[in-house]
Amino acid sequence: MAAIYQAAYRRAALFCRSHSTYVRKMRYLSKLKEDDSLCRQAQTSGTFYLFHNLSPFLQKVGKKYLIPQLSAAEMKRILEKFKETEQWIEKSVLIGCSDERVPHFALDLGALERSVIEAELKGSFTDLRKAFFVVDEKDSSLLASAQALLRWHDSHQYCSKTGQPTQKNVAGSKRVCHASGITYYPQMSPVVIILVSDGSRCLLARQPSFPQGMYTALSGFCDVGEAVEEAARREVAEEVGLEVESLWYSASQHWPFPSSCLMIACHALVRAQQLKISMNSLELEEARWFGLEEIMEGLKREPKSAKQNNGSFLPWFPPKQAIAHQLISEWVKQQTSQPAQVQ
Ligand SMILES: NC(=O)c1ccc[n+]([C@@H]2O[C@H](COP(=O)([O-])OP(=O)(O)OC[C@H]3O[C@@H](n4cnc5c(N)ncnc54)[C@H](O)[C@@H]3O)[C@@H](O)[C@H]2O)c1
Ligand SMILES: [Mg+2]
Repeated sequence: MAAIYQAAYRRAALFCRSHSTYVRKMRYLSKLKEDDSLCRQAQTSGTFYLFHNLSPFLQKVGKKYLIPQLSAAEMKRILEKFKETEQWIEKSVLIGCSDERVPHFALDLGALERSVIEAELKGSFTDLRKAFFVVDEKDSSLLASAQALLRWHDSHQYCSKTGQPTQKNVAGSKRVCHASGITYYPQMSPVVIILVSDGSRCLLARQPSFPQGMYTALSGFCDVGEAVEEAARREVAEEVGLEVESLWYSASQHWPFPSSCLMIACHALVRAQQLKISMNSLELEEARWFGLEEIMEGLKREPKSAKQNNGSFLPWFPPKQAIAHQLISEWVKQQTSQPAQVQ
């Protein structure tokens, strides 16, 4: 028997030595998603991020907004205050773990009195549209994915085939309808976002719902069955009537507004012969070309300082948390690093 344990110990030690922290974390998380009893046990030593009707809990410390993590013991104390049982913990969803493999969960306490929790924990549940932009950048993506997962569970409580209740696994990585045997997995909608350039200018647009003065790159949901390249070409054609000549991928981002999108960001070059924009006014309010100087000015401008004395607005662009910002910054870099053309 001892020999079996020694062999297992040696295997575990070898595993630990031969894998990076990242690999060990990912393997651990994947195990928690598959093994309900392991995950239930992890809930007793994990930390919890709180939400209330999908608004994350924030604490303001000086000028900074922090997202506190509650220990399992603190969670227990809060729930006891409401005379709620620890069964509540089972409603939580796994959202990651630390390098030391302390698991992190998110839990929505929407059914409990908001003001009581806020007073008890000295903070406030803040709409994600504000929270996302005031917390540290690494925390904003954590909040976005936690909210997306909680939102998905909230809206998938019944099987769309049988109408019967679905049950979540402990980690919250899926829901099952036991009547039909169907397993549902959390979903994101793929969206292409394209920064169109003619080589020396780039094209930005406004939708009527945007804050005044804000322009961003073109975007659109992928149709079913469409490749990213096809979706990008179609959206540019639909929204501004231009044909994409070449397209290259930049990066991607999970975007929580209005609900879980996977933003796939690309740069596109359009044919120099046909630069006349024919805007689709059902979707856009304005679409126009911007030169390098105007883009550089706009990147420096704060939304608050965009309003002019005559009531009009100078252009400003999405903040760095949005992948549109990255596309625009990359375009500037590309323009400024190009060697000057010999006349
Ligand atoms: N992070 C960023 O930098 C950034 C920048 C621009 C847009 N976005 C996001 O991209 C998304 C799509 O942009 P858009 O408005 O230009 O899309 P769009 O041009 O496809 O137009 C939206 C319309 O598409 C239809 N639609 C088709 N599939 C849909 C689906 N799965 N979900 C919702 N509507 C669907 C609806 O009729 C909707 O009104 C928005 O959620 C927006 O917040 C993010
Ligand atoms: Mg669009």
